[in-house]
Amino acid sequence: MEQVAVVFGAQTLHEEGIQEFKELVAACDMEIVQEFRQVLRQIHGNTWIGKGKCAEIHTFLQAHALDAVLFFNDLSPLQIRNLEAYWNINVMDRSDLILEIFARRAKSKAARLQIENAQLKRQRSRLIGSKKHLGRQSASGQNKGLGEKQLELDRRRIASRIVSTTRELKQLEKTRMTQRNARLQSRLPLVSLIGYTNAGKSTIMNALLQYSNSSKEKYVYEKDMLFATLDTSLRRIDLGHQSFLLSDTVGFVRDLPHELIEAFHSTLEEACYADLLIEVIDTSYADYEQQMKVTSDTLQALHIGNLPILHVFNKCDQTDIPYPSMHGEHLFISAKNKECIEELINQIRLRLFPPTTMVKLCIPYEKSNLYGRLLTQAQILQRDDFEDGIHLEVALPNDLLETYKAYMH
Ligand SMILES: Nc1nc2c(ncn2[C@@H]2O[C@H](COP(=O)(O)OP(=O)(O)OP(=O)(O)O)[C@@H](O)[C@H]2O)c(=O)[nH]1
Ligand SMILES: [Mg+2]
Repeated sequence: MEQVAVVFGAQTLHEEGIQEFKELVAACDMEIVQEFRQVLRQIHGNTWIGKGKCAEIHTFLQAHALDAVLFFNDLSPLQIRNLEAYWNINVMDRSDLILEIFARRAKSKAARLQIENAQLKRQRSRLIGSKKHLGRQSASGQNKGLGEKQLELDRRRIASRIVSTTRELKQLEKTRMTQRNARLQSRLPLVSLIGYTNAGKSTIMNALLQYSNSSKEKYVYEKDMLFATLDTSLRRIDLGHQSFLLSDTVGFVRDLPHELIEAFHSTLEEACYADLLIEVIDTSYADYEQQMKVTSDTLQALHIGNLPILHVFNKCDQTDIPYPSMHGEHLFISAKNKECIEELINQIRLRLFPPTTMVKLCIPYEKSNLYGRLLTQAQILQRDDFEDGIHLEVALPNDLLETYKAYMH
């Protein structure tokens, strides 16, 4: 496990933000050996923190062999270069840390390429203006700079790898489009789980899978850790004669690196095609309203603004709020409670499936085009062919009852 020091330097330091940063460090499998804090009256252009604090950290680093120094905030390429030159150690900022979590843990080919592409673009921006050497080594141990020649080689390597990862991602995008079209043709409605990281999205997906008696292999990974989910999973949920698709994806966090939003755009964009978004909120978290703001800002950045959305306030078992309960478009639940999952299913049903009535129809053979139309409009539960026509048992949307009245028997 890598040993690191963390630096919290800002004009105001909130304990909750600090705690979240420590959880990000833990999610990256790093151990915090020492913390430095400085409330800044002003940001120092060259080093972010003040001279005295830089010297204090320098002294500490000389006495302890650490792998990196992590900054709570984002830094400019110049600040990173200056600090690394002074301390002679890797310096990572908040965006580096988030990218590193993703780089270490993403599994699908698309996610790995998206991350690599984002990291390369970041490395490229660090090289711009760098005169001497790359000077920075990623925590995974690559890219040790060796001088001017090395810098030029690094520039070329990064540029060509950006081109090839972008090309591969375009190819994957095409495959995804084909899959998306096939899904659209299947006419199954799509529900997307979204929300802040660790809110309980994957737990809810598993509870819905359990409710629909899916096999355990279909379950997704859930864990009390930031960014437990880094890939998108799509599952079919069967509810008697009605079914829908459910997607679980990467959670959001405040100040998500813009390279990452850009890189994950196509993955997260899947949510644009949803018939319903379920925003999961960790109600037990004191500042959950701030997390909801981050979610809505991220949706805006992804241009997903106007889809129907059901707000699911999860983890009510950790609060005084009664559950399950519904207030407007806000559903209060605990993903660990069966009654809550039934209520969630009810709410999804109401939004996805128009009310239907069970009817028996007899469609004469000369009207077989009507049968074709019914296939797309209603759920056919039984078909028997008799002499006078096709006998059907159908869950017919109520607004079509009048149209098929003449064929009921
Ligand atoms: N007490 C309580 N814990 C819950 C509830 N729902 C989820 N959890 C826990 O919260 C933690 C995070 O759950 P996940 O389902 O992995 O959260 P997620 O939103 O998928 O998180 P990411 O994939 O990291 O974005 C796990 O330890 C769950 O067991 C709940 O209703 N009550
Ligand atoms: Mg998850």
